[in-house]
Amino acid sequence: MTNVTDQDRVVIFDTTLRDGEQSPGATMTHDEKLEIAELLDEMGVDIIEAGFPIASEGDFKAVSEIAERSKNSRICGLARANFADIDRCWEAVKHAEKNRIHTFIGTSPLHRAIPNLTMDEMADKIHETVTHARNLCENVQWSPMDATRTEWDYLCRVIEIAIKAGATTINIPDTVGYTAPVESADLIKRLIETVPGADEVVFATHCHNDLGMATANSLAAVAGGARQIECTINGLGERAGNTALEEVVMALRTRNDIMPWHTGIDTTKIMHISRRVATVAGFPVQFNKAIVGKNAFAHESGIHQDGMLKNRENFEIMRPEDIGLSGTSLPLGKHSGRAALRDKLETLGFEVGDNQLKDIFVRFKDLADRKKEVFDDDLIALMSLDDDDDRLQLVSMKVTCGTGGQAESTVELEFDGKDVIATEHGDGPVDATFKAIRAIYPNKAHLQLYQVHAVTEGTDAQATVSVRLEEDGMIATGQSANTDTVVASAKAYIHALNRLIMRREKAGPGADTREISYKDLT
Ligand SMILES: CC(=O)SCCNC(=O)CCNC(=O)[C@H](O)C(C)(C)COP(=O)(O)OP(=O)(O)OC[C@H]1O[C@@H](n2cnc3c(N)ncnc32)[C@H](O)[C@@H]1OP(=O)(O)O
Ligand SMILES: CC(C)C(=O)C(=O)O
Repeated sequence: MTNVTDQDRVVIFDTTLRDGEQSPGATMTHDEKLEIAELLDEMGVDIIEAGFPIASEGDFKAVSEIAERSKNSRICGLARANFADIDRCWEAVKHAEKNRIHTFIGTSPLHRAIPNLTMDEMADKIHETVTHARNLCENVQWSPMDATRTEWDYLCRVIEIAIKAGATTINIPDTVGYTAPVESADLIKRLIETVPGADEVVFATHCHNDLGMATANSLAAVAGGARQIECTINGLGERAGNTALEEVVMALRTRNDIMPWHTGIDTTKIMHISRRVATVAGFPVQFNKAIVGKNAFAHESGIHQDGMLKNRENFEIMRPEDIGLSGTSLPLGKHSGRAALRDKLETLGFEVGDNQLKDIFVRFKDLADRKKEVFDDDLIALMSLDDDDDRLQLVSMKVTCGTGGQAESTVELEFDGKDVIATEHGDGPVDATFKAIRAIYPNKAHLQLYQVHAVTEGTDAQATVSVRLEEDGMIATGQSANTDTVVASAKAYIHALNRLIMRREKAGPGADTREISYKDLT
């Protein structure tokens, strides 16, 4: 038995390293299993099912080492209903201060046909193997695999045999994710009421998610009297997975008013372990996964963001800090509104008045229409583009480039309110564009630096381009950000030219005396 006696305490049995690892492709290395076991132990998991020791030499070693290192958790191994499996399991888990042998056999009509045993033959096997396990270890869990498709009378009969043979925990697996909440609660309740000796053992629930009901079925089983939930981090596991640890734990915590049971899990460690399991198993967590999905504490739409800024509880039933996140995220995108934009700009250090906000909001929406998400760096880039007073403005541009020939760029600029167009060719689209700008605004400024930097992620990233020009000892730097690198380059170049113009003007009246021959250029 676990040392938990509190009637409202639900024991968390984590099987990420056994059932979770059974997901095709989720195999973990020895060191990764050790790392995850350590994290589970630190998080307060009561029982860690560390593996299936007879399955391979590697699994045996991993379970043995996890057993040796475990500090608080009870370490359990899985074994089929035969002496060899059980002995091997004991050899591995015996190193732990607290250990458990978990032995199982499929009891439904379909599963009884696998080893081709009659009901009586199987009953005898259960008696022998549980007795054997109990002779080795004082803590034995027995599972009638596919319990939810096992005949009621037979299920009661074999559970009674297992209890009499010394099992301390009876686990009721919904092996193929077939049950539903009402049935799950009712099954456990009736078993506890019916099977002789049921009050001497802990009943456990082990659900799979084939119909998306694993969490609901597990919680219903607890309502029916189960006091151990078997689960995995991120719901990793066979087919559609097992019950997700983070979901049952946070559901019990959040709705303790209607589910008055508690666990010993330090929930602030959830996010870290979720990320580690996703990484080592190579199973990314879906964005909208409950509790640990990227979007679980993120709000993009303006009405929600406004509501969140007024009172977090408007749209959040849990605090992100409770699962180890630093806070809610209000990602900015095309659905965001002014409230979130102002809030984000303020956290980035920009104080904006109402009129300025109105203007920035237009540019922000324009950018958001072109990008999935507007990142902090995008906003910083946007804020540094306050270029209304510039004498040179980009009106439009068109670039043709590719293999087999020079790039061609047609640039239309507005200079002191007049539109001018030039087309130039060059060694690549940027060279052609800079030549076209120089054709419109002749200058002998020397290009000292041209630098492109992708400030955000993905193929729709904003490129920030920096251009440094030097003319007659005067240096001016221009910057621009755009999802199109050539447009960003043109704007950065124009930005630098505008600064040169401004400097010259500041240097003295009539300093910029160049003339533009509009006709020649259009
Ligand atoms: C629902 C669950 O998650 S159950 C756990 C499932 N997990 C795994 O299977 C992962 C680890 N498994 C393995 O590494 C291998 O299957 C091993 C080492 C256990 C067995 O390998 P093999 O000896 O080659 O057998 P194989 O996998 O082909 O077939 C399983 C055998 O176990 C028997 N068996 C299955 N479950 C049980 C059980 N609970 N008790 C006794 N025997 C069982 C089957 O009848 C079959 O026996 P047979 O070979 O006499 O027909
Ligand atoms: C071994 C048992 C508990 C199991 O994993 C299942 O039935 O899903």
